[in-house]
Amino acid sequence: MLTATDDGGKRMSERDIADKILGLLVGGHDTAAATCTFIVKFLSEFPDVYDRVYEEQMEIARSKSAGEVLNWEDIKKMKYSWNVACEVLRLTPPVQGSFREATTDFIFNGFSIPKGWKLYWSVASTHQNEKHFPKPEKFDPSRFEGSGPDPYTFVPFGGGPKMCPGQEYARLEILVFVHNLVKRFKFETLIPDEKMIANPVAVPANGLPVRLFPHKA
Ligand code: HEM
Repeated sequence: MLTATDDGGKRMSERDIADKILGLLVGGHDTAAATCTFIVKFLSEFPDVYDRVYEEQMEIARSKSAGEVLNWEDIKKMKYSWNVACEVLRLTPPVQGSFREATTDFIFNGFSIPKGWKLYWSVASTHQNEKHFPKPEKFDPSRFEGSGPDPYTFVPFGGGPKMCPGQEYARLEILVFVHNLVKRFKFETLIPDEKMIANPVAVPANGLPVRLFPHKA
């Protein structure tokens, strides 16, 4: 960023660079961290889901020799664990939505939207659409089996040309986290119905303290 220039040879200002680094830190770190936190919460609340994730991860763990790290083939086998992560992202999306500018006049649901208007698209309410997610309040990772939800109904990473460029990296870090956590521990949350706050992504107010139960060797 220090050396990059635009087409006219102009460098970015320090303020611009600071803005982009902050965006990357919040966008790249807090989002995935919040997802991992909520995975812990849901897995402790749904022991049957935890057991299936555990089985999937242990099958992969057992196929590795001592000290061998995960590879891309292992990540591709974590299908159920990713369905669980997607259902967590559906119910507790870290990014609540974003803005778009109408590039042309159009009519949506009977509302006339003039060119140039700023529009807010909401992740959370899109994920609560009963037509696409029956009983939307229910935690049900099986929604993501087979071909999964229809296009643009599940949008934790946004959609279209401005979609999150870190999506695949996020999948990698979330699944590596799940693998290393569940193969060592079962866990339970310590504060029932812990309050959620926006910081700016949604997180448990007390940091989701948990009790860890190491698996017997
Ligand atoms: C669970 C994790 C993540 C979630 C839920 C998430 C979600 C999002 C969403 C909703 C957007 C806006 C997309 C749009 O406007 O259509 C976005 C943009 C972005 N994300 Fe992520 N993100 C995650 C992880 C990451 C990671 C790990 C990185 C980088 C390492 C990253 C970098 C970015 C950047 C740079 C943008 C702006 C893209 C642009 O404006 O062209 N994100 N993300």
